[in-house]
This record gives sequence, C-alpha cells and structure tokens, in this order.
Amino acid sequence: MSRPETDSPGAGMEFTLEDISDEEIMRRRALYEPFTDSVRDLIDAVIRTEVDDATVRQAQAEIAGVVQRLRTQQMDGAYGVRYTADKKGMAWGNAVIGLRNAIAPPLVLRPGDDGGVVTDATLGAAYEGPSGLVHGGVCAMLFDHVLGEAASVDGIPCFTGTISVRYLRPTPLGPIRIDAAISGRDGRKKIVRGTLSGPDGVTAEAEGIFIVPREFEGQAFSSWVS
Ligand SMILES: CCCCCCCC(=O)SCCNC(=O)CCNC(=O)[C@H](O)C(C)(C)COP(=O)(O)OP(=O)(O)OC[C@H]1O[C@@H](n2cnc3c(N)ncnc32)[C@H](O)[C@@H]1OP(=O)(O)O
Repeated sequence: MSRPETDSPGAGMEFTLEDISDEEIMRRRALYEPFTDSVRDLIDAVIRTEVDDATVRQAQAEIAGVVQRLRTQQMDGAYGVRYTADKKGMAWGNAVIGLRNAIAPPLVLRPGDDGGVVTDATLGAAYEGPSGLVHGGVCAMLFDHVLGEAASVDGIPCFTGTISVRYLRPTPLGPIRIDAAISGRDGRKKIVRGTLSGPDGVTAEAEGIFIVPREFEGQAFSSWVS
C-alpha cells in the first residue's frame, strides 16, 4: 500500500499529511482503538496465562492465522508521524501514545495547570522490570515522550538532546501519573522537568534538554496534546 504525501523538513523528522475528514478520522479511531486494545489484552494474557500446553499451542496457531490475514495488505515500513489538513497529530504508530500500537500504554496527554502537560495511565504486567515494579527503561521512555510533548506545547516540535532520570524509589505496576513543563529556554534549547508518580507520590524525576532542529525554527506545527 502506498503512503500519503510526506513532508520532510529535515533532521530526520518526517511528517505525513493524511488529507481526510474528521468523520474518517473518527471512523478509523473507532475501528482501531478497540482492535489495538484487544492486542494489549492479548499481551497481558500471554504473560499471565497458566493454561495447559495444548491450549497454548492451539492459541499460537490461531494467532498465526490472524497475523497471516492481516499481512495480506500492509503499508510499507512503519506508520510514520501523520497529521491532518488542520494539523491534528495522528502519531498512531508511536511507541508511547500510538493508538494503533499495542506496545504503547497508550498515554493520553492533556494540558497541565502550569502550561505543561500531564498524563495518567495504568501500567500492567507488560511493563514489569523488578518484580511487581515498572521497568526503569519504561519510565525513561515515558519521560522522554512526555517531556518532549511539554517541550513542544508551543507547536514547535523538538528532538530529545539529553535526558536524565533520577529514580527516587521503585514505581509499582498500576496507576501512574506524569507531569512535565518547560523550566527554561536558551535559544533553540528548551529545558524541561517532569515527575513520575504512583499512588504514594513521586517515584522518579527527570530533566531533559530538547532542541528545535535548525530547520524548524519559526515553523509552527500542532502539538499532539489533545
Ligand atoms: C511532539 C512530539 C514529541 C515527541 C517526543 C519524542 C522525543 C524523542 O524521542 S526524539 C528522538 C530521540 N532524539 C534524537 O533522535 C535526536 C538526535 N539528535 C539530533 O537530531 C541532533 O543532534 C539535534 C537535533 C538534537 C541537535 O542538532 P543541531 O540542531 O544540529 O544542534 P547544534 O546546532 O549542534 O546545537 C544547538 C545547541 O544545542 C546543544 N546540543 C546539541 N546537541 C545536544 C544534546 N544531544 N544534548 C544537549 N545539548 C545539545 C548545542 O550545544 C547547542 O547549544 P548552544 O546553542 O548553547 O551552543
């Protein structure tokens, strides 16, 4: 399947125009959201199942059949970072927020009170590192994205230059919240700080330097924050 028109302003950051109506976006959302949720359920079920060997083998054959059916018509390469004609972001393949990516929790971001962004999510068995706890790399990945979104709230997307995470105490699997906001600017650099919290308070904090690629200076895109 061919791809929609791609706009590549440079720095390896490509945006793909999906020139479709709001109704078509809603139709696709209604189709793929529950579909991807089912695959998330599948991942959790695969990790936690205790059924007998024959049932596992039968399930594997059934899953292989579904994969084969889906592979009969596929796009070339990855999903890409798409946006609509009125600049609504559709990063549906994204590893953190992707509506069509079962690996993504997915995070849904909203504006925070301090001009930053905030998100709530529930991290289940698929995100485990130490027993019953969220994997440190998962925390870093989520921070990377959420801080990047906070850096981009003014509509000018940035790349992560450097990010550091301080793990204050373990983060239990279950409900989490991430808050992030810009704390400073220096030319094309934006300094962003964020916290990750579990039910008993902050478990990790992060600081990142996000850089507007030279090619993006003065260009406004839309934020993915809905
Ligand atoms: C809206 C969607 C949000 C999504 C968020 C997702 C976040 C991500 O995962 S992004 C993917 C991970 N990041 C990357 O792949 C980035 C790879 N790196 C690059 O593309 C480039 O190095 C890039 C764009 C960061 C900087 O390149 P470039 O614009 O040429 O920088 P350059 O002109 O050398 O330097 C500009 C300034 O930034 C500083 N700088 C450059 N690189 C870094 C860095 N890695 N860390 C800290 N500071 C840096 C320089 O020192 C310079 O500072 P000053 O102006 O004070 O001298």
